[in-house]
Amino acid sequence: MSKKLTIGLFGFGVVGQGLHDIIRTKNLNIEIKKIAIKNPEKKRTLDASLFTTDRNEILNDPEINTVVELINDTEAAFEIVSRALSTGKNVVSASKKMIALHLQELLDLQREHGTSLLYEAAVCGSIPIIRNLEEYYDNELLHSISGIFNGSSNYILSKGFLEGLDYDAALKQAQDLGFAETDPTMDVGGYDAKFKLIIAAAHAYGVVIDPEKVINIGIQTLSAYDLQYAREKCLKIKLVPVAIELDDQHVALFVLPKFVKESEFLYNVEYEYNGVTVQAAFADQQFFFGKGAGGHPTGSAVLSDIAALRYDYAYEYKKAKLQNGLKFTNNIELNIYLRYEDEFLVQDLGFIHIYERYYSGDFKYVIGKINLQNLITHQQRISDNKAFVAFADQLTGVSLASAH
Ligand SMILES: NC(=O)C1=CN([C@@H]2O[C@H](COP(=O)(O)OP(=O)(O)OC[C@H]3O[C@@H](n4cnc5c(N)ncnc54)[C@H](OP(=O)(O)O)[C@@H]3O)[C@@H](O)[C@H]2O)C=CC1
Ligand SMILES: N[C@@H](CC=O)C(=O)O
Repeated sequence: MSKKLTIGLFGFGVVGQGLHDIIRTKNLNIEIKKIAIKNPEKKRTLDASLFTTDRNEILNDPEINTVVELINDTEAAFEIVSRALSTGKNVVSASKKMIALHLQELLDLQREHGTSLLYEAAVCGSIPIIRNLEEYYDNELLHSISGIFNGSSNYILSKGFLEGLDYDAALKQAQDLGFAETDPTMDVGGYDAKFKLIIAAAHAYGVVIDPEKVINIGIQTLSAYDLQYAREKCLKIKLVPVAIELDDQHVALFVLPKFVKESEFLYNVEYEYNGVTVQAAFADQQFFFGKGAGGHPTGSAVLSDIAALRYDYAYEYKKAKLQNGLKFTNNIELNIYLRYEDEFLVQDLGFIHIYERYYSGDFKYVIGKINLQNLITHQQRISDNKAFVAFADQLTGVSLASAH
């Protein structure tokens, strides 16, 4: 028998309203008792008595057994979620940045207080990847997980590549449609994709990684030259987070734009859609596809987590419990494309091998093998120079550096 959930909802923006729309159409044993928001002056579509700006009205209410946290303030989200978990309330959250930044603390709180935190909506919106990594791939060796994890940046890339819309206009549309983060640098800079990757890696590999240690290079410096290069080679450019197991001791994570071939699943993932490619030892390659942003798609994932709480579902963090000895490393080699102006940048990046070099007027690029650590060291310079970097290979070409 499923238990009745009495919910305190934090946030009534894109996702909060999306969730409410969905719940309204269902006859579930669920009651939203109170909704906490920030701005009491905003016009709401529901009765004013349902709203509060005082979080304690929810957190101190013994009748509320479930907190659903859908706000756009990372610090406040962590305070709310940790207080709820510590006081016997189960939580559903979509705040990927908050979860990625505080993952170990959130794991400890759940263990200490016997409460459950579910966050399917935080990773790739409507795609049920976390529960699949946790349950379905429980006993599988996963060589890699990669994909398109950010709807806004993919929307901008699709609008540019397929429709010729300029970057700023496409970003404005992604914001108006409710896809983008409050600070859109999170989307276009690859931070949002990185936070999602870190959460996914905890379930796929049992590793909890500090986001500061993982490189993220975004699409802000993409130019017409890079698009021209992609078109000439029949490729598309996508922002792709990668988690890859290199041997039985090492796992690497990175977020880079990637040249994608027509034969890859990600080639046809457009606009706000996301895609996750799982490369498993026995199941081989599998692909998940669905909307990664927007109120209703994300709300549907939140509702699935709420429904799971009616049966007391909690992540077991099965791979973390295995203590498989996997360690995170940036000491890997991979092939990149670098469009640049400054010759010294190429020199200082210390390419191990250059396969291709091109100069024509203002357009200069190299394709070659590099140690990821060198890319990290020079990341700020790459950005200051408005150079563009993309992963220019398949995952099978990524390897541990010879001396690690
Ligand atoms: N938009 C999307 O497609 C997706 C978003 N997410 C994540 O879901 C979360 C919510 O996103 P989204 O709905 O787009 O954001 P919005 O900006 O649309 O809404 C944010 C809501 O949070 C409320 N809020 C902010 N701070 C507080 C606070 N301290 N206490 C109570 N309420 C507060 C705001 O109140 P007020 O209404 O008064 O301003 C608003 O209702 C974010 O973490 C986001 O990263 C995850 C997947 C997809
Ligand atoms: N800003 C995010 C929203 C969903 O996570 C995105 O664009 O994917």
